[in-house]
Parts: sequence; structure tokens; C-alpha cells
Amino acid sequence: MKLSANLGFLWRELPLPEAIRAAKRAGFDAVECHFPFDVPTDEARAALDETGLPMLGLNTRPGEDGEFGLAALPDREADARAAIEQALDYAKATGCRAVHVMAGKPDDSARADAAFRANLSHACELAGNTTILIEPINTRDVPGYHLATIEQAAEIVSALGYPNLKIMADCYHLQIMGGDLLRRIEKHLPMIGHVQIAAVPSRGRPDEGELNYPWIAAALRDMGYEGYFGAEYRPDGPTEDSLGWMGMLQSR
Ligand SMILES: O=C(O)[C@@H](O)C(=O)CO
Ligand SMILES: [Mg+2]
Repeated sequence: MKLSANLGFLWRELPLPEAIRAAKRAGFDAVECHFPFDVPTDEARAALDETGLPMLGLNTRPGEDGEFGLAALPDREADARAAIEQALDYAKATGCRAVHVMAGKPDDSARADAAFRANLSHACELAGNTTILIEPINTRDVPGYHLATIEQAAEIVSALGYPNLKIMADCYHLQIMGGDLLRRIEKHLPMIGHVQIAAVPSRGRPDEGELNYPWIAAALRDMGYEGYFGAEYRPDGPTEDSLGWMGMLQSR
């Protein structure tokens, strides 16, 4: 299994270039991050080139004061598109493969849905070779988030019809929002651009909790998933001390 370190949660105390080097030393095959925009692109790029790790993804900026994305906020089209353009520019400058367009927590879900689809279309048309990801996020952690289930994400991907629009299937969120992970991932497999993992319910290291990731990873591989598994969990101490789970997945 190919493993990616999510540097929004792992080594988050380190500057991004140092976190990339730490991920390489620990044996990860790739990295992904959340909001790298304060780090000059040439510094991130240099660390990626030096380590040889691909950067799989980054997020559009979340907005202000507890906002969790902008793309589904009616009347915020200019802010949402500026965030998309900033993320795509950063991705292109660093060779990052995908941009996760964060939806946000709108008040009016009908208008929100129209705004989200229009902003995603804009993103897909600008993106070229960069993949645009949308991620269902559980409403226990983020009440009011516009995109909460894989079924809702699949309907949007299918309706918009862009080949570069995919789903980020975060097993932590999917398990909380209904479970039945294997069947639901298999049903939507052609639309899945990336998979993330963490324990449920703690969001700790992937060898804790109610999900059996070695088994899930082998099953996903058998159904044809060839991508990486993004480790997006909160270590309960230094990241290096939390990595005992890696061997269990790498050997599958
Ligand atoms: O699951 C998550 O919270 C992330 O993948 C994300 O992109 C939002 O920060
Ligand atoms: Mg995630």
C-alpha cells in the first residue's frame, strides 16, 4: 500500500519543508497538506524535489472566523473563486496533483447547492491537469457542512461531468456518516480520487478504533483502488511515536 502523510495533522509543529523531510525519513511515499499558502512555493518545491515525494493535495483556504470553506456560500462567489485560483496557482507552482475545494457551512442549502456547482465548474475548467476534489465531511465535527455524504458528492460529480472532478473518500467521515464503507466506496470507485484514514471515533492513529484498516486497504486494492492512503489523524504525542501502524498497511 502506498501511504501519504497528511501534514495538516502530522508534524504540524514543523515548517512545511521540514515536515516533508520528516515524512520521507519516516518512510511515507507521498505527502498532502491543508493550507500551505504562507510557505513560499519555491521552498515547498525544493523539499519535494529533494525527497522525491509527490504532493498529492492541498485545500482551498477556509475563509474567516470558523468558516470551513467558501465554495457553497451564496453571495461569496468572488471570495470562493479567489480561493480556488490561489490554490490552483500554488498547486501548479509546486507540482501538487489535486486541490480540495472546501464547501463551507451555508445557511440556505438550495442556493448553496447552485453556488457550489457553479464554483466547482469554474475550478474544473481552470484546473487543467490538476484534479479537483470534493470531500464529504461528517456533521458531528462540522455541523452545517454542505457536503456530508458520499452519495451527495457522487451526484454532483456525475451531474457536472468533468473528468478532473473526483471525490476524496475520507474513511473517518464516511464511517461516521452511515458506515457500510466497503460497499459505498466500491459503488463510487470510479469517482474516487483519493482515500484518507484515521481511527473512528477518536480520529487518532489508524490502528485504534472501530475500523480495521489493514483489512479495508486490502479490500480496496482487490476492488481496483490503486491510489494512496492519506494518513490524516491526530497523533497523541510526537508524530514519530505514532507510526507503528504503517508496517501493517505497507505489507498488504
Ligand atoms: O477531513 C478533513 O477534515 C480534511 O481532509 C480537510 O481537507 C479539511 O481540513
Ligand atoms: Mg479528510
